[in-house]
Amino acid sequence: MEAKQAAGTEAARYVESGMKLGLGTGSTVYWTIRELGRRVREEGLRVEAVPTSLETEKLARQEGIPLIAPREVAGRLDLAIDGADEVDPALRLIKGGGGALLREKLIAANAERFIVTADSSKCVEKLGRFPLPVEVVPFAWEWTQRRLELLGGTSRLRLTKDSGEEPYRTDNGNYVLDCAFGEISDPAAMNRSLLEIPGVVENGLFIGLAERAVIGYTDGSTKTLRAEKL
Ligand SMILES: O=C(CO)[C@H](O)[C@H](O)COP(=O)(O)O
Repeated sequence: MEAKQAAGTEAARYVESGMKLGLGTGSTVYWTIRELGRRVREEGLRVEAVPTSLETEKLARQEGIPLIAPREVAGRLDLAIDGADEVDPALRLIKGGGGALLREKLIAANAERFIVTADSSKCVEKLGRFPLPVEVVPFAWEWTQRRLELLGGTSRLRLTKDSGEEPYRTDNGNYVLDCAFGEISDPAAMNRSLLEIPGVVENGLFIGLAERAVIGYTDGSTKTLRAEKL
């Protein structure tokens, strides 16, 4: 079994009937959604879910998982499950490789519990090898880029995979700048600095959100990690 499949499937075990869920985006949580679909169809699991992207919405519909709009959720979601591009020992994350960071962060921050699921290649001692995705408004994005780079890195406007020339647009109609800052020594400070820049909508640093990480290995085994205090 592939590591992503092992991790994503294992993470689905935290889902119980009656829960309102946040469903993440990507090729690991894909397996969580597939497993939840199976349980809905075969075991009568009753859940309602808010998807973090149009891609996940489509998959959840195919799997027969009932969807709800955020406004229909009184209070917080019970549980959100999502993938990550990097996970450090304190379970701080870099996310947004798939471009869904804004909805992903909104959903993780509005869930009682947030579980991250990833293959072991995503585990790092320090965040920053993976370029940090920053969602910016298209208007004057070059100005925003300049301000971002003053924080000490370089950045690239993400382009569509198809044409390779058109700027990629998120589900919210924004652009993404992938920022190489190198090792991020203080992720919380970096998060604050990024959010202070006009034009920045959100960034892919998820701090203090994940309560546990379900990590998958190539032999099909999984490990569940709790955040280490750093
Ligand atoms: O943040 C994300 C999408 O915006 C994904 O969760 C992240 O990119 C991990 O993806 P995958 O599970 O395909 O490796």
